[in-house]
Amino acid sequence: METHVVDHPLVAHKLTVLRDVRTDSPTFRRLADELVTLLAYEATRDVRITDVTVETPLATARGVRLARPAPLVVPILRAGLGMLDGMTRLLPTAEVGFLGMIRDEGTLTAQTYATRLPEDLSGRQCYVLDPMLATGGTLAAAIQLLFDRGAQDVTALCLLAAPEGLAHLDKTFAGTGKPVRVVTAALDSHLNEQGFIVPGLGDAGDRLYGVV
Ligand SMILES: O=P(O)(O)OC[C@H]1O[C@H](OP(=O)(O)OP(=O)(O)O)[C@H](O)[C@@H]1O
Ligand SMILES: O=c1cc[nH]c(=O)[nH]1
Ligand SMILES: [Mg+2]
Repeated sequence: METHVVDHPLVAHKLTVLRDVRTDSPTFRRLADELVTLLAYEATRDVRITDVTVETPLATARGVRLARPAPLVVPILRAGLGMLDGMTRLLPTAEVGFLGMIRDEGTLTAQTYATRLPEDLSGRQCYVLDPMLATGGTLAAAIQLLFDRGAQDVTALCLLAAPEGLAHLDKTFAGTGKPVRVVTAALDSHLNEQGFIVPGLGDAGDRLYGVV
């Protein structure tokens, strides 16, 4: 498994405001949207392309277009929805599938309550959106679902990652021959006893959409 921590002053600045407990929900949403566009730039470095030619007003130029089938973007509800617009702004031809998953706050295990994905993902590049990679249980289950349907490779975009979550993904997918990449704005220190990322930013879903 490959991890890429995006090292850029704009990312660091936006993330700092996002972490701040005083940041209100409208600002949090705007910053999450802006951050994912910056992460997406890095995450799509290996997106498949095909060579094309195009007529400029002067001559024929060689260029590229995104290859078919289009990539599939999968936000994990709820909090991943806050990253969808920023991602599709950069990848407008991508298709979008949805996974509803919730972590049981007692056992810290992930449960899937909604699945809306193409049945056949053979050869598809998939981009999973979830702001928080904590124990990694949610992301591991989501990635497994995509591989079970034939996905070629999976790149996860996370605003924050914990070492425990990265280790869990590494253990789960090592030796499967299926490429998994994580692109994140920061690698934080550790998880607390409740499984929250420290220093983190709290509950991303609640900060985006309110406590339910
Ligand atoms: O790595 P893990 O330990 O599995 O935890 C991370 C998951 O927890 C959060 O979702 P949550 O269950 O709070 O659902 P929500 O998005 O509806 O708030 C977060 O958005 C991830 O999906
Ligand atoms: O720190 C964390 C851990 C899981 N889910 C969150 O929203 N935040
Ligand atoms: Mg939540």
